[in-house]
Amino acid sequence: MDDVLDINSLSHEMDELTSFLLKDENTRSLNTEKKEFSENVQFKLDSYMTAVKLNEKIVPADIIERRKKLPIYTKKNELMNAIVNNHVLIIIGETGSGKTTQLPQYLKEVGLTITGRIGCTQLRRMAVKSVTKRVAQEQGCNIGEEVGYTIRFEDMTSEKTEIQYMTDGILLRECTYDKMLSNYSAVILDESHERTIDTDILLAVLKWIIRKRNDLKLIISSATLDSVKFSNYFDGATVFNISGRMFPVNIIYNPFQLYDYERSAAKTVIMINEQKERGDILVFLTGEDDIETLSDYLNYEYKPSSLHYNLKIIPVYSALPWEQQALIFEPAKKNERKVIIATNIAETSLTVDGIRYVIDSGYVKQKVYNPKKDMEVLTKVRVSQAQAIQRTGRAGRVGPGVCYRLYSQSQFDLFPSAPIPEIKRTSLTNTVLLLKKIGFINLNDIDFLDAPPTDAINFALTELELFEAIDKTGHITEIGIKMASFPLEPNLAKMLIISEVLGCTEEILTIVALLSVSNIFFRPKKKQKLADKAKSNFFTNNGDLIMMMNVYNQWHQTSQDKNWCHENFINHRMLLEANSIREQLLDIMKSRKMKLKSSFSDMTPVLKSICAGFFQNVAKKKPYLANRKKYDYITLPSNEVVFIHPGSCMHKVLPAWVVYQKVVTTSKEFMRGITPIDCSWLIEMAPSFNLQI
Ligand SMILES: Nc1ncnc2c1ncn2[C@@H]1O[C@H](COP(=O)(O)OP(=O)(O)OP(=O)(O)O)[C@@H](O)[C@H]1O
Repeated sequence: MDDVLDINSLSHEMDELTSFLLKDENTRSLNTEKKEFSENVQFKLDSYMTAVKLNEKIVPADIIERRKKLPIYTKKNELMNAIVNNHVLIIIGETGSGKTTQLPQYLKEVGLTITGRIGCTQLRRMAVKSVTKRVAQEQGCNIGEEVGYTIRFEDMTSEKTEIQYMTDGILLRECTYDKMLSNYSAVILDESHERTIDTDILLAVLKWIIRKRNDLKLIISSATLDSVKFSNYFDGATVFNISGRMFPVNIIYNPFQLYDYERSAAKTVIMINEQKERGDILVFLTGEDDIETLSDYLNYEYKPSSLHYNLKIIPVYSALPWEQQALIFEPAKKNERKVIIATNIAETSLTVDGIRYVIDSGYVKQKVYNPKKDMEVLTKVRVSQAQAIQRTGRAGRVGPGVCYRLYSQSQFDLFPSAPIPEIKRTSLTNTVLLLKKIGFINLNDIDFLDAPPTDAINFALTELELFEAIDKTGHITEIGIKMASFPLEPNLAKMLIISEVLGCTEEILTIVALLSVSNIFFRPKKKQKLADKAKSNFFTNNGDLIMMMNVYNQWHQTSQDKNWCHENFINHRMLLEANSIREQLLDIMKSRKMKLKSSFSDMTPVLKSICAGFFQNVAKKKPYLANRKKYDYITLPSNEVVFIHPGSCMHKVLPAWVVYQKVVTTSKEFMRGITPIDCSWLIEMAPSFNLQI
């Protein structure tokens, strides 16, 4: 903390200066030493006054100085004028130029926090949290005071909050209960280039809002945006360019055709460690599998010599709990080099101190939805040029950097310029429910930047009708309104609502909370047999979801014992997270006057509620055929062949009818999260579901 202005030492130095000045004028000679002394105090005084002026709070002097060095600062006045004079502004500035951290603060200086909050959306929770931390430091406050954030199941804002960072999903949800976004005087949609479904829907909703609210400023910002397309969409909105970046980044392409990016990434990490000067490394891969494989290799197979740094490996992907993800911000020790191996979770808005080298595999996992099968599959695809530029931009933020692209320049030239908008490749059921809740009865009235496929919209409408969330005329029903009030996928919300009718909200609340976190079972590569054995102790004939509920209940009986989790290969952090989500859902239930009831040892109402949420994921066992020597299932009505996952507690039980949470494709199409049902429940729980049993 030695760069923080210390008021005590400052006032001591002031006293010394004063007594120095009071000495006999004639004897006072301004020799160099004294001059330096007085300049030093003057500098500290200036910094202190700037800090005081900024927020009447103490802001570290170096932070004030660093803000002034950002490329965006050179255009500050022009930018503030543009903000004042435009209703909608599109801002394009290189990665690291200062958009995410500075724009909300400039809007505040313009006076926009007098009439409301400044909301700034980010694509990922990690970016929201880390950017808020930085801006709170720059404003000299604690997180949750003048600068706060909101992500799903975590609200760190207060009455005092003027600048609020949040995920785009949170702002969209806010439109469902405040459709004019009346709390905000300005909204910044940051990183809009990635075209997540929530960003696209927000663009459409905000386009509609600003026609009715002259006082709301809308700013769209990114480093890599098709500015012409966005400007045309907003009726010729002004585009403001910010050139320059903090520090240079040298891009090095791989001249060879790349077949094995994992191997190539490993080689590049080792080459950097053995040949390049100090600096941490950020590697972009695609998901848990390749990240864990590379982590294992670098942890256990690679042995750096005493001449080189030890590697501190930090895997980062969304299934990991926040505490583990936050390790990326911890500095490496003197003899260490930090190697962060991440998915695109670390691609936008992040500044990680110490990162000097970025390695880009050129691949990303993308969700692809097939409305005919109602299945979402994660597929490995090439990144777009915009994403590659964002990845490169994680270097050069706190010092000069190098980006190793594991592909050739000519391959890069063939990458699509931007990702395919998510709205064109994802299930729309949740989105359509939110749009209905906001008040869009006819979806054709919505002016989308890129319209979603008609098939996907029709499928979403049919599914919502089956959930009884909308009626035949397309209007939202009471059930739909209730469903939209939970920050959950429609099927989980429906389960919760039905469980009240069936008298088992206690049980379903736990199941829904557990389904909202990642896998609660650990299966470390080196102890798979032990982990499978431990899991089998929890097996029940009532299926995987009830098994998870039993684990949660037993954990509570041990007073949430961490050791118990360790012994049983259970992820303690995930249970804690589920516990906190359960409490928040319970609050929403209470606010909606829903009753908490238990069915105790009777599991039928619980199974029926699960069926009410997952009826569209139903599969029937095919007759046993000796020559096939296996049992397979067939989904209805789509007639796809699927199998019970070997990790499921239904693997040997083989019920005649099941509903499943999802299908994952590895060697085969496996159902996961399986619950046995009685087929007559389908008619009871989803009467309009047209199934030829
Ligand atoms: N947590 C931090 N620690 C140190 N410096 C930071 C931190 N956050 C931001 N900075 C500095 O501020 C600069 C601007 O960051 P900011 O996120 O505002 O840029 P940006 O233009 O939004 O970049 P991007 O398009 O990559 O999101 C960074 O390059 C870095 O120098």
